Amino acid sequence: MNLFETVTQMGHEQILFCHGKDPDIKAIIAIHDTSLGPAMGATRLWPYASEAAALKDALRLSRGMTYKAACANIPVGGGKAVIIANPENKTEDLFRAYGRFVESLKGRFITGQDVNLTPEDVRIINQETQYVVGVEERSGGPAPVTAWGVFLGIKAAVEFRLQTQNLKGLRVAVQGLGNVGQNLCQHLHEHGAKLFVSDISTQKTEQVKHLFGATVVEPDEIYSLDVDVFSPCALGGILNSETIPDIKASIVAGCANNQLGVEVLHGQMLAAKEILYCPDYVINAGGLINVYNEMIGYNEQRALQQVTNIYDTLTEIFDIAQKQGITTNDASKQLAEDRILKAKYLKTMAVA
Ligand SMILES: NC(=O)C1=CN([C@@H]2O[C@H](COP(=O)(O)OP(=O)(O)OC[C@H]3O[C@@H](n4cnc5c(N)ncnc54)[C@H](O)[C@@H]3O)[C@@H](O)[C@H]2O)C=CC1
Ligand SMILES: O=C(O)C(=O)Cc1c[nH]c2ccccc12
Repeated sequence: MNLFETVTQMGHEQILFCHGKDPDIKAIIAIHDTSLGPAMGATRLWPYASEAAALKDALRLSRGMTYKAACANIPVGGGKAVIIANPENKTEDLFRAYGRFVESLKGRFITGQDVNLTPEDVRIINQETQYVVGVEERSGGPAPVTAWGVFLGIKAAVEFRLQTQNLKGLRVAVQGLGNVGQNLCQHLHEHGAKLFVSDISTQKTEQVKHLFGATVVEPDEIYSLDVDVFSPCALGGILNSETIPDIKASIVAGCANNQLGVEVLHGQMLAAKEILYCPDYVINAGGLINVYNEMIGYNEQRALQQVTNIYDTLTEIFDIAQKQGITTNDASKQLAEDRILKAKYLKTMAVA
């Protein structure tokens, strides 16, 4: 990868490579854009197969955060960090060292809990840096709010694509029953949807089968089910040339970040099959909305209103895509970039 060319093309401001011997730490903090405010993005820990894969993840996820904030009308920028490690090798020293790197950015980057980090891990990071949010979980943590936003997004997509407001009998396949996936299943179940679920943890699938009467399928069976909605709530990159030909759902709407394997190619493949794709960073903004509100002083009503806006924003994106004959992914990118340009312009006007 030609690093400077890539980051220039993607628009990143700064990449911090965090490394050290004692403790052994390899982490990448990617700051995409701070023109609207500090870069926000939770930290994930993953045993990446290569350093290039880790960098790619950090670059794409951080740009996604910028777009996420813009589409949600939250005045912050986008960033994301990845720690390259095996979850079995997590130590207090590792998180403390990582926390010191975050502190060194003096608030340009504000982080919290993502994949493979526990609230306890984040509390350790917080001992070395104040630039952490979502630790005290005054609002019950971001996952329930994210799930509510995804539920509203599914409603918007169902209304647009299937022309009904009634979710009764809607068949939904949920991939991944983690913090978000389980909360989403609860809302869908309460609204009469029929659930098909997969997770690599049988304990989780058994729980959801018992609680919400879900039909459990093997992880590789989840793509090809005869359902209305496919909801990816586990991993990124799952919409690709292998899976898309199998998808029978007419709507893809889930919380996972970076769902499209190759953004343009796989966005177009979905559109060609007339599958309505809800851009991941639009539909999963509930978590960011929640932590942002915690940061500025939690106001439940305001947070809920901002999450409710996900419904309207998605409907606007579906309309733009249909009218202009472009993919929903391109429509959301356009919306995000327009808003960022406008906000930057207003900022320069205010300074002048
Ligand atoms: N928690 C939040 O507020 C937000 C989460 N996200 C994204 O949503 C996704 C899920 O988040 P959480 O629920 O918090 O994570 P989590 O770690 O609680 O849940 C992920 C679940 O996926 C399962 N899984 C892993 N591989 C799988 C496979 N091959 N097939 C089926 N299931 C598999 C895991 O066993 C786990 O139960 C992540 O990609 C995260 O980045 C995005 C925005 C906000
Ligand atoms: O939507 C994402 O991918 C996020 O990283 C949201 C999020 C969850 N917890 C946080 C803590 C600090 C900054 C962002 C988040």
